[in-house]
Amino acid sequence: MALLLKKLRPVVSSSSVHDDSSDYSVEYSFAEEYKGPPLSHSIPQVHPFKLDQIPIANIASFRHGHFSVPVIQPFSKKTNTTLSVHDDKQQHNTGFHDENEMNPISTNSNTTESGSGSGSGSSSLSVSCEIFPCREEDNEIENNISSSPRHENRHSIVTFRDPESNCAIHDEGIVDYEGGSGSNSGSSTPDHVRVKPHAVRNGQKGSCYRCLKGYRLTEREVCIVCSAKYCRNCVLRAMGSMPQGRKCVTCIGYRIDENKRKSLGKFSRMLKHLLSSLEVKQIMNAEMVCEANQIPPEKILVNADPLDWDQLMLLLRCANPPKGLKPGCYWYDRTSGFWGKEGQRPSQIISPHLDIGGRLLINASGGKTNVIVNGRLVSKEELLILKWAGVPCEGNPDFWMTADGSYMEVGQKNIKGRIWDKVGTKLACAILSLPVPSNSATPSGEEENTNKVRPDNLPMKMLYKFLLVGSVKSGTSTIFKQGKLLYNVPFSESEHQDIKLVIQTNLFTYIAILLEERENFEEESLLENRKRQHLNESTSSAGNEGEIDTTIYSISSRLKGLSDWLVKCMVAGNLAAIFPAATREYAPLVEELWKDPAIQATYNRRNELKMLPRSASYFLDRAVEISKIDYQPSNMDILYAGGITLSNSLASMEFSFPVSRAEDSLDAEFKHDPSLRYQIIRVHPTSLGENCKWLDMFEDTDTVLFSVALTDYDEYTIDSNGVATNKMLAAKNLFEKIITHKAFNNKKFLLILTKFDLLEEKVETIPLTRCEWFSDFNPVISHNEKTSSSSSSRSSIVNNTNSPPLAQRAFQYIAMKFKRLFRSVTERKLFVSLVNGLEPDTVDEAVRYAREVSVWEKWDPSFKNEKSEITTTTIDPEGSSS
Ligand SMILES: Nc1nc2c(ncn2[C@@H]2O[C@H](COP(=O)(O)OP(=O)(O)OP(=O)(O)O)[C@@H](O)[C@H]2O)c(=O)[nH]1
Ligand SMILES: [Mg+2]
Repeated sequence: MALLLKKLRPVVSSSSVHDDSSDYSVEYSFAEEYKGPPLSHSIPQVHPFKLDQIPIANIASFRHGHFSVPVIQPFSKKTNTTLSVHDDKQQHNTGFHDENEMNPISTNSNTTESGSGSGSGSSSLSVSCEIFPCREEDNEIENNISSSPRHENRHSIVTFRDPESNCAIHDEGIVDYEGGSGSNSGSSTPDHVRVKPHAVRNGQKGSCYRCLKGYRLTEREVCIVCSAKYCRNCVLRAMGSMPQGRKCVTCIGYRIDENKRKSLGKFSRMLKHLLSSLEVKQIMNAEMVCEANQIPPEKILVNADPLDWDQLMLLLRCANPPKGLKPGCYWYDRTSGFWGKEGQRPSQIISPHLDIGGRLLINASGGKTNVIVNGRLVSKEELLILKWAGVPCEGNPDFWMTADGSYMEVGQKNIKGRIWDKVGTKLACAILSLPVPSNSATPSGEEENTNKVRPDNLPMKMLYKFLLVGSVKSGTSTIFKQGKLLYNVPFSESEHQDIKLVIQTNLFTYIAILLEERENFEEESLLENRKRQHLNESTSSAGNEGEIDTTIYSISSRLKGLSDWLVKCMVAGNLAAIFPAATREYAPLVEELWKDPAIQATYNRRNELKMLPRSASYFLDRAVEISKIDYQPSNMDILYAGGITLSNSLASMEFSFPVSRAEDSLDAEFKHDPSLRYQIIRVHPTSLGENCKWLDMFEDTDTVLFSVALTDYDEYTIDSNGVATNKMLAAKNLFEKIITHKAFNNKKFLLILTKFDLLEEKVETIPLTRCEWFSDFNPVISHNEKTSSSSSSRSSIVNNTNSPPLAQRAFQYIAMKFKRLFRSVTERKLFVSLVNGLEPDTVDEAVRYAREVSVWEKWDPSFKNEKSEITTTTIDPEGSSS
């Protein structure tokens, strides 16, 4: 296993520093000797800890295409076709014997739907079948099944045998779904919807419930009622034409196992192979909308009143029904349409004015604020939004708010405003996980298509939230934009316009920086000239006046006028106000200036120009093109442009990871769930307020992505008091504030170290010790390190020794410094990842790593204490060799 881990670990994040329980080592996952593109692009993204749980033999078997299956006759043809399956010796007839098999309702269902019994609530145990098709899990409830079919934990009165299958079916008639009272659920439930216990299999663990063949890794389809699992050969015979979705013929008309509700409508690979896409679609639609598969209405309490069947239908069939509705207690504000779980803040805005449930209670959502909206005390997150939207919340205000967000004080007639009118309210809601009105909601609250069940009434996807924050110019907006391009999240029209404006304005910022520096260089050169002349005069009488007054940094008087004006604007800080209105007019001048030998001479000293980004020449080369009205920034332009918006405040994007081809060969259980959604909220440090007081707004973040530019160690920033602070120390201060903030004391942290490509150049000439925090960096090569070759980054530096290049050692050292800082305030681990340049795929590893980090505990709670087994390069805390 150790070997396996060694091989797999880099797959997860080929450029990530893994945590270690020791303060004295920094582990990283560059593959040894690796010099190619990021590993994660050539090797499947496999979760190491999930693989860790699979017996090695199993890994080998699915690697060798264990699941390959023979072609099976399409469903619609209904022909009697005998197909042989490679590993079976007995009969393998996958066709249908007669027409009755295709018409389950007319035959089998009637013969098995009688009898009565009492349930004892095994539904909570039926956890093994969430993924279709599935494998047995180790803790499956059937793990003590003997060879004869039997029914666990239930006392059945009548036992039927499904004529087509070998599993015993125990009909229990109409019982309380969760095994509670055992009584009829009342007049509200359609009386033909009944409950059925889990089927019990006769065969060995993992075998098909019908033919008893197969084992743990056999691909199977699961009945959503009784959890019987059928192999590829038996599934169509056992389930027939599936008029209510994936149910055994004998389970038609029965309620589904509530644990499988989130799988409704999600078809499996097996069905996809066996049936045409139209058939699969029809079956999945039937599965979602048929009456028998709906939630038992009495299991849904709205404002403390259980629903009846008609109310449930009203709720599900309204224009904006609650998403992913499950049995439970909810509150509902009829006036505004706000909807949430009892005691919790609102989760959705559904259609208003539905005649369902009881009276809304004042403490329905557990709000502990002083503000009442429609008779309910709002939560503190809602209060933040109200304040954001400009609603006066002082004292103990009592508001009425309608579905379109219009509000007025109780007892008054005048509408004071509409909360959704304020720009940014919806984004702020997204950040605080509060709902926003659905686009399909009609402002008047009128219902549309009331007779139509919405096909998207599917469970809400799970959302993981990343908060992306970092010190100034640490690369957060670049990461954000890289993420957008990488995961195909389109830029909105206004983002496009903002970025275009940023690019056009930046042109002038860059030229202004160059002009200012040109002036400095010119003065410097003139001074030298004068010194030289003075020297010459004292040694000889010969002199040349002309040479004294001009240098390579001098420009013509015509350009000088523009130059002075631009520099003045920049110093006054109002460049953004003047441009881009003047962009087109001045673009040719900018171009002329850029081509001027004096500016080029200045640019040649770009290493001394701290304020000038590397991307400046990329844009200045195309000044005229960029300044045109119809200029459309390309993806690279978008990436190279610093910033996202001019206001530089908040930005948010939501995405799913694309299903990677490399994962195709893996069984569903081991793939990342493509239905999981992720949100990156990027916030600029200056928007966090004094002492990061606005961090509270982000308390439902799952993982904090903290970005630090590796090149910051010798750079300075001027704070609000005019004091120059080393940028690395500023990053350290911000990091400390965030990790010690009360809203984040149980969060996962991923440190993203950016600009590694620039560090490679810089660290060769400017020592890391420039930053006082790094004064103990002493890159002496240890004996151990000499023997471990670890040059694996995409570094262009050729390393003559076997030790890692200096930049890599600096990166590890910086990572370690942050890890130690983190460790000094918390027991938790700080994960570290590296970003190496502007290409979108350079951030892919970091974001995928963030995904791994965010779900790790889900897979393996013991991970916290696990020690990484990857080859490491160790640097001791003093920076000397170990
Ligand atoms: N070469 C290189 N440049 C980078 C990298 N990451 C960011 N940059 C550049 O660094 C500059 C600052 O990056 P941004 O993404 O704007 O940083 P930020 O944290 O959003 O900055 P502010 O919002 O202005 O504080 C931009 O010019 C980027 O193009 C990187 O990994 N390599
Ligand atoms: Mg930043």
